[in-house]
Amino acid sequence: MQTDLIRIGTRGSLLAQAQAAETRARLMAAHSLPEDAFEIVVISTSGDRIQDRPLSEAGGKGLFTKEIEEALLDGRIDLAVHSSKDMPTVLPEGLEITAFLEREDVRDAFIGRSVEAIGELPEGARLGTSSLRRQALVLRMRPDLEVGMFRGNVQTRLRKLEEGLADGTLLALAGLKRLVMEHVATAIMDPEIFPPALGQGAICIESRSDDGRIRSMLEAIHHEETGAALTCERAFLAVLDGSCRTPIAGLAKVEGGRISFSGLILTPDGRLSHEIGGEGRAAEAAEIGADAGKRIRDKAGAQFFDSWD
Ligand SMILES: NCc1[nH]cc(CCC(=O)O)c1CC(=O)O
Repeated sequence: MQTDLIRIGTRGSLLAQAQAAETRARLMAAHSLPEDAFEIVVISTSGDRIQDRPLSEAGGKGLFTKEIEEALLDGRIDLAVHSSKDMPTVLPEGLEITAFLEREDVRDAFIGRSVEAIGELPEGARLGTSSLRRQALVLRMRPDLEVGMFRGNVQTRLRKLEEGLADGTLLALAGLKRLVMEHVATAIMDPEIFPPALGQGAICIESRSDDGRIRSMLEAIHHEETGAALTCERAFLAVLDGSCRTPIAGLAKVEGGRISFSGLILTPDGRLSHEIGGEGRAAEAAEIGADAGKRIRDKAGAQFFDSWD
């Protein structure tokens, strides 16, 4: 049978390309298709080009997805592979997240230049990260550390660390694993103390809402539990969004049709924080996440979100 070429859009980083290749491999296996039924189309995004300031200052999350979404809407690609963590909560009209692949390890990894763990860093040592969440969580543990901006893809950040621009950095273990580089991690952070970003470790696939052919292909590789967890996490984030300068962490766990969610917001200096929990049936993932978002927003009060603007 003749099939039309399926064009997969991705960013150009090695991690993004590994995620696109993984998606292609799953589609090949699920539908007995050869590799040449697919074309991987690399798209450069503003998030990849802007390297001189934190993304929270440059306009936030949509920076990694905008150009890819334009390509989807123009019909230059048929599906887009993203890190869920980088996906805005509101998608452009006509696009939707059609599938989530099974989630990888959700934890953060610490990579120390001359020590193994954050606790061993000397007083005043430099931790390189441009993630507000990692900054706040690190300062909560070690207020003496100096947190400095560290942009770029995984390879760039590891090179900066080697060059001595920082004494340690934090990266998602999922990304390191997908790059077969988990050996660079010198410690793995405990998610109870150092919760991940919402969406961390989960690949999502976006397509056009009116493209039934792609939707039915993607159904075969969608992972239910990951989908429920991410629906909950994204609903939580959607309530709190607006301020992409608020450090937010959280994780939904799905087991036996039940979800348990825990969320955390902090001030960037890590001194103040609020926690929230939520539980219920996996079928109510969105309600559980949104409800937890509203409760933590009420608990923190409006001034929590503008206290550092
Ligand atoms: N913003 C960059 C980004 N987006 C997703 C990942 C890691 C992979 C994942 O969480 O699925 C990373 C790099 C990092 O945080 O180390």
